[in-house]
Amino acid sequence: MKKIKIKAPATVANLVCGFDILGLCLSEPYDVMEVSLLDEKKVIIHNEGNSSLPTEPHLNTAGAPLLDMLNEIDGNIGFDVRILKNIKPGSGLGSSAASAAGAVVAANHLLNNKFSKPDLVRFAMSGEKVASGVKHADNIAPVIYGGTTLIRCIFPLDIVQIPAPQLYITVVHPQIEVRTADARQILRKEVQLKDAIKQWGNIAGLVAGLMKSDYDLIGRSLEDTIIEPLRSILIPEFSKIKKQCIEAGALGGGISGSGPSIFMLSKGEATAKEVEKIMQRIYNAISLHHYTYVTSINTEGCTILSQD
Ligand SMILES: Nc1ncnc2c1ncn2[C@@H]1O[C@H](COP(=O)(O)OP(=O)(O)OP(=O)(O)O)[C@@H](O)[C@H]1O
Ligand SMILES: N[C@@H](CCO)C(=O)O
Repeated sequence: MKKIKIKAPATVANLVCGFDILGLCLSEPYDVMEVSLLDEKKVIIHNEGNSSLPTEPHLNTAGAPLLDMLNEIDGNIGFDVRILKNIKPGSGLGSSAASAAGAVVAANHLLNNKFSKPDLVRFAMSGEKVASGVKHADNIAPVIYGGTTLIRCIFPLDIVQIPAPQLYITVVHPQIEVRTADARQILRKEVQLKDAIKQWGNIAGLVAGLMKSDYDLIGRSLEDTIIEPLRSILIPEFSKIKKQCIEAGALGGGISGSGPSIFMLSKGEATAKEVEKIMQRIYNAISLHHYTYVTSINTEGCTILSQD
């Protein structure tokens, strides 16, 4: 095989209470990436659909992980990467991670699966370092493993797949850009013990709720007393959207990744669509351009579209 085309999906990181440790893979939106083998040790990046992204491999979140991968391979091979970007950078939907994880998954197929999934996460985290200055795997792991993932530790890597019941995810992406690097800058470095205790309870409750298909417990645990109060001020109408969506029957939700997208989880599709209408109504009322998605959990992560 010389060439492969894949879907690299969007993700929701943090899942409200699990800052940097929980993530969920979405069925939509997704980028399309085509990766071809070269007979020279180099990486070439072509951006299709978003010309503002860097083409220098070490500055592109797809390129940096592939350069790391090439450092661990003998011989004269390299990769030519075409990225058709549908997930807007700075959206909070894991745009940087889709490119980073998609690139290494595709390249690994071309190498007959030489590397393990934890190896791929390790390479792909270099992409997140390029995007936000920090290695974190909460968007990367769900793209590589699919479904819902817990990053118990990144050094050394310890990734746990969390089984989850069927859930519908409604996402609204207001057309403002929040760079993860900036959204991390505003966080406090210290956390009060009483807030940490509350957060630990919610993380454990959310994981238990997902594993037991206990929808009420999932809803009660979607609470964040540490990050959300600081970041939500960057997102227009955040509290109004959250309150009205929960009143309409959503289990709960909050900021997707570092924002500005907001996500809500619902048990049924009808509720998820009602939630979408509420999001649209609130942003239309202030004339804020936005995109919405009603989607589901993608249990496969990256999928192959074609290969030859
Ligand atoms: N292939 C790429 N795809 C997306 N962003 C890239 C890529 N290469 C470099 N970048 C840079 O990464 C930054 C976007 O990443 P950032 O983490 O801020 O947004 P995000 O991935 O949409 O958000 P989040 O991680 O909260 O979901 C931008 O500065 C962008 O130029
Ligand atoms: N956990 C990361 C996800 C965004 O990349 C954050 O919230 O900063």
